[in-house]
Amino acid sequence: MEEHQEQVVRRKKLNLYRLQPKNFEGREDVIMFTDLSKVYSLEGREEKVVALRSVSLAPQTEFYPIKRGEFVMIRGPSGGGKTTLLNLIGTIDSPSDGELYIMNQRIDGDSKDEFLSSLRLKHIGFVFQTFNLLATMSALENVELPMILLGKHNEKERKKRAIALLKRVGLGDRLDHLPSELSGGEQQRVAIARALANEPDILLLDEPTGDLDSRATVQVMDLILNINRVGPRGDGEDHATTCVMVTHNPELECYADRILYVQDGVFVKQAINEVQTAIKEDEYTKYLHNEEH
Ligand SMILES: Nc1ncnc2c1ncn2[C@@H]1O[C@H](COP(=O)(O)OP(=O)(O)OP(=O)(O)O)[C@@H](O)[C@H]1O
Repeated sequence: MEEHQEQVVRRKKLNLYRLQPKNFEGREDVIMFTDLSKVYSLEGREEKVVALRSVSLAPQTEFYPIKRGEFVMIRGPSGGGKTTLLNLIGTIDSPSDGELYIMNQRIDGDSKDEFLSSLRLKHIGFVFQTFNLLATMSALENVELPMILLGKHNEKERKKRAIALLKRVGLGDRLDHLPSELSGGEQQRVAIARALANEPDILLLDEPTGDLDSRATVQVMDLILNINRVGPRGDGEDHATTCVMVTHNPELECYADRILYVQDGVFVKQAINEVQTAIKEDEYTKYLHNEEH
């Protein structure tokens, strides 16, 4: 079946609801790169792995830069280079070649660690499949941590902001719980609140629903969608958070504005959704039970 047709069938089955179209006109580019490559050397061996081969998201080309407030998904087969690309955008790994602009700041293989860690702390939030919360800290303390690292707020202000964020993700009654005292979906929502602690411009998500059941998947996706559209505090389009998410789950493509397909280290195609749509929780659970995948 043609991909477009597949999407239409999926949309009907899932009873998706459509959101208001976005207008990206006049919005600035927040992520852009040219000829980005990543080659991994293997410990004690001469052979190398080429994970990304000169990929670009550049103005006036088919694969254009990521705009403020855009929700981009990265999809493609295992080993294709998705996580490598996300890690380069997040500056937690450095490119072997090429250059990258995050919020207009230039990054290449020679960028200094100090500059990169400050850029991350101010502009980028990360969410991983495995939550990565600190086990001995409460939900509240986990969310406060990035604020302590940034050093912008005093203790009272940090607490106030962390409580507001945990309320925002629906966990106002779980502040003192340790990660082990929370469900998977709740832990992921704490991880999202933590990623938002310093109000980043960009939220990077690597398989955020990979370890969640269908109910928690829809809840977490709805939360991410809301942050993408109206920002960490939920106060409007002006604070829309740019999201870049890696996923294996084709059903979640409807949440994105654009989907980039990465295979063998290159972009093989992209799809653009005219409007973002969301999945209804009950319909999704029913769909997964009734369909063979
Ligand atoms: N630290 C590393 N050292 C050596 N090779 C690596 C390293 N990390 C990734 N690779 C290789 O780079 C290629 C791309 O890996 P990457 O994790 O980006 O793929 P992916 O598309 O995210 O895959 P998956 O969907 O399975 O998570 C793979 O061939 C992988 O084996």
